Amino acid sequence: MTQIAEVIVDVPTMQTNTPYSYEIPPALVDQLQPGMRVVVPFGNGSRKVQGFVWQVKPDAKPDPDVVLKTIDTVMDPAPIVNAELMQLSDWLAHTTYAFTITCLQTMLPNALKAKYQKWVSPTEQLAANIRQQLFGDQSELLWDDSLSTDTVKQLLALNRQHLITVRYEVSNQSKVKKMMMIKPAMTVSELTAARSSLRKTAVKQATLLDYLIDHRDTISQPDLEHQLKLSSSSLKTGEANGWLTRKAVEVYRDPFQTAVVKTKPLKLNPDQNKAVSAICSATDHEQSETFLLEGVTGSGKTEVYLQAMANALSQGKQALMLVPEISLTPQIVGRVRGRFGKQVAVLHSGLSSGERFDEWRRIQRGEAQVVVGARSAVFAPLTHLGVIIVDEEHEGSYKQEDNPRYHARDVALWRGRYHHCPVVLGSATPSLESRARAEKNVYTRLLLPNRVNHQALPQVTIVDMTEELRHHKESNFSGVLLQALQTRLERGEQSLLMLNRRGYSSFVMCRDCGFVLQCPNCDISLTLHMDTKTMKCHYCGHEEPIPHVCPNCHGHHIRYYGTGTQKVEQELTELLPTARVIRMDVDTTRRKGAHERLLKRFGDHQADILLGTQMIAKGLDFPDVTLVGVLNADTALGLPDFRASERTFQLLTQVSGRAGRASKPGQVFIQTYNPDHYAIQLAKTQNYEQFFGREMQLRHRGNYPPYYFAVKLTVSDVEERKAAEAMVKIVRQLKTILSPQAIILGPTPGAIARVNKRYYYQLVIKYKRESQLDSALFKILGQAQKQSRGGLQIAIDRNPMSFM
Ligand SMILES: Nc1ncnc2c1ncn2[C@@H]1O[C@H](COP(=O)(O)OP(=O)(O)OP(=O)(O)O)[C@@H](O)[C@H]1O
Ligand SMILES: [Zn+2]
Ligand SMILES: [Zn+2]
Repeated sequence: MTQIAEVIVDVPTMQTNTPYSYEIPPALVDQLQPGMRVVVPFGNGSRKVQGFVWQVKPDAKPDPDVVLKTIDTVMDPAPIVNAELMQLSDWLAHTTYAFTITCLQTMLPNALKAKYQKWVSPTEQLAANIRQQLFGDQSELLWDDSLSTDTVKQLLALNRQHLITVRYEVSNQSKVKKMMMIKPAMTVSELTAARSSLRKTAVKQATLLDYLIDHRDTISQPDLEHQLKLSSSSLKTGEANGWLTRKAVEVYRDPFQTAVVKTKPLKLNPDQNKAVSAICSATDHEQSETFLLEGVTGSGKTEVYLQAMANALSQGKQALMLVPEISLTPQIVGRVRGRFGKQVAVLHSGLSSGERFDEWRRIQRGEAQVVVGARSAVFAPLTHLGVIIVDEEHEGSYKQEDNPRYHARDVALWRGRYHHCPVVLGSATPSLESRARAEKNVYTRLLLPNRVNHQALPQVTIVDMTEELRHHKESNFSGVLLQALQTRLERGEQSLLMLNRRGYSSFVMCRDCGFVLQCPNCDISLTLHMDTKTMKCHYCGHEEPIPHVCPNCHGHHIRYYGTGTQKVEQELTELLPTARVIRMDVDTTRRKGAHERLLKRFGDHQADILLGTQMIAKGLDFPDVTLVGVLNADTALGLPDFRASERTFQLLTQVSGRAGRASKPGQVFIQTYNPDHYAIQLAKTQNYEQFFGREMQLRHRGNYPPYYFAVKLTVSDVEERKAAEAMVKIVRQLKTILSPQAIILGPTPGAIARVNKRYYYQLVIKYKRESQLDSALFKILGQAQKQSRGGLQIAIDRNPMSFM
């Protein structure tokens, strides 16, 4: 009887969703379980790849004509992907047109992703001098980035002549952090005896013995070294003399840089109470109900989340809370930790790979009952979920833009069904999709119509900038906004200023000939970065010095265009010299923890004005902020995107909501060149319901989501002709299976036709019901795989965030 394992293998160029069968070697019989990683041979030759055991067949009757390969080794003592997540990966692969292996890897922390090492060794036939030159005395050579191009060239040639052999090795990246712990190994009297027999000059040893006599507890080696100012050699001597023992213990890296204050549940107001009861009841009755918690800014949604989570914990269950790009909202994390303390694990991109791995292991071992994190935290291996929260559910960052192109909200809903627990989607400005589902009673709507403090929503003034320009000189600040800032300075209150950077960037133009510096690899202009004094491409990373002479006409009238945050900051300090300003943008928050430090400084009143990009629009809760200014409301409105109005409305409502959250009333100024646009007008009253009604009409008229589903298909190639041809073929293929109700937009060149030397063509299909679409798209994907060696790439995006 043979045991067979079905394995999902990790072979990037030949992906398939079908597992391969492998024979289980005698040593591993009855040991392997689904969800363990294994190393298996693949293809001809000595290639070794990583795979996930998908299924174990204990008494398979293999086809006698097929010779099965045998599993090499197992990489994990226990499954690292549990049954739920295996099932989820299968569902993800099918709904996002991705490969199961990609889905499995997306769920795991980076530290667990396979890394392959290539080793070369000489054959008997290799000439001795070349062998000496390449390998020296070593029998193998690691083939990695450190080799010179010449060496690589030489190795490739030798490989073609079969003079060397290449071996692939799978290396495990996960590093468990260990720390040496020190403990006295003798009684006090023994140590005292040792102390008295020391030579006078042995000062360090005396210090160590004195410590061991007084302290009988375990202490970490770094702490002890620091405390006694000793080196590790002194401690080793102590160990050799039998005074102490040293033992390496596994420790977790602590990702938290600051301590938090413990908080108690607040007394809920009636609306909050109603919401909490509804969610708790679903948790208690194990119902997989979806709630849309629609609460105006400052209405206390977070407190609702916290109490619903506490209820799940009290039942021995766990809670998962998703927040958009968590590094951007340290305040929220602080609140969750303040309530639940050490039970909280945090997962986000700001953590080092080691920290992330440790947090993940704490969750997997059942040591953390609450998980807070950004998009990918939705895959946290919690096993007894009692409630799932998706905060700011309308946020675009929940959608992953690479394979697998999943939306964390959809994954959350899947897990809610699996665990029979409620999912709470919270927002002041829900996505149209979610709000429409609530309208149809697919989701249960919970309302928090008022601010907690019974303050009115802040008073919003729309400032027409074309009018401003007519009366004043060109400036980023209108007269009324400047006056309001001045008043805040006098009163000792704080202000937020937001510069909307979407759809626009700072660039360099020649005033004589109009030349704009372009990226050599992409069809896009380079962006000016003052901090590094360079021009950068935001798509491919290309970087070059700022030109002082026009590369086209050699003129000297180069001008910087666009109002970057740095330029605004400069103008601000000229206009209000006494104001203390903190600038928050990609440049000032690049360093780890910088975000948190800047916000803390602002919270501690070390500044009067927080000037920033979109990253200051959400989630901030500072009681002394009474003024919010939006410098340019409409940069995103001009984008040819069906979500442009929705995004603008959401952003303006969110940022307005930062003002007047405590006892003092708030005031907002929105500067715009489109004062009559409905998204701006409705943001003035922050009337979400009215915006929803209006926008739904437009979506209905234009056959846009949520009335239609959409799939975006993108094809790219280094040769423009090939990309275009492939697209034409795909369109022809799709037309044969689509019903007349389906609408095809395109194909068109991508919004940026060329990125990183590749040409893009895209196509959007809008549809209501197309039974054959999925299988047709999978077929297209499969065909593209076969052509991928030629350079063709294809991406399929279901429910794309934009059509651009
Ligand atoms: N029941 C309550 N009693 C007293 N204070 C409360 C209560 N609920 C919430 N708060 C306080 O009100 C403030 C606003 O609440 P919170 O930040 O949760 O609002 P929110 O709805 O999440 O807002 P936003 O969507 O604008 O981020 C917080 O400082 C919070 O501590
Ligand atoms: Zn580029
Ligand atoms: Zn010029």
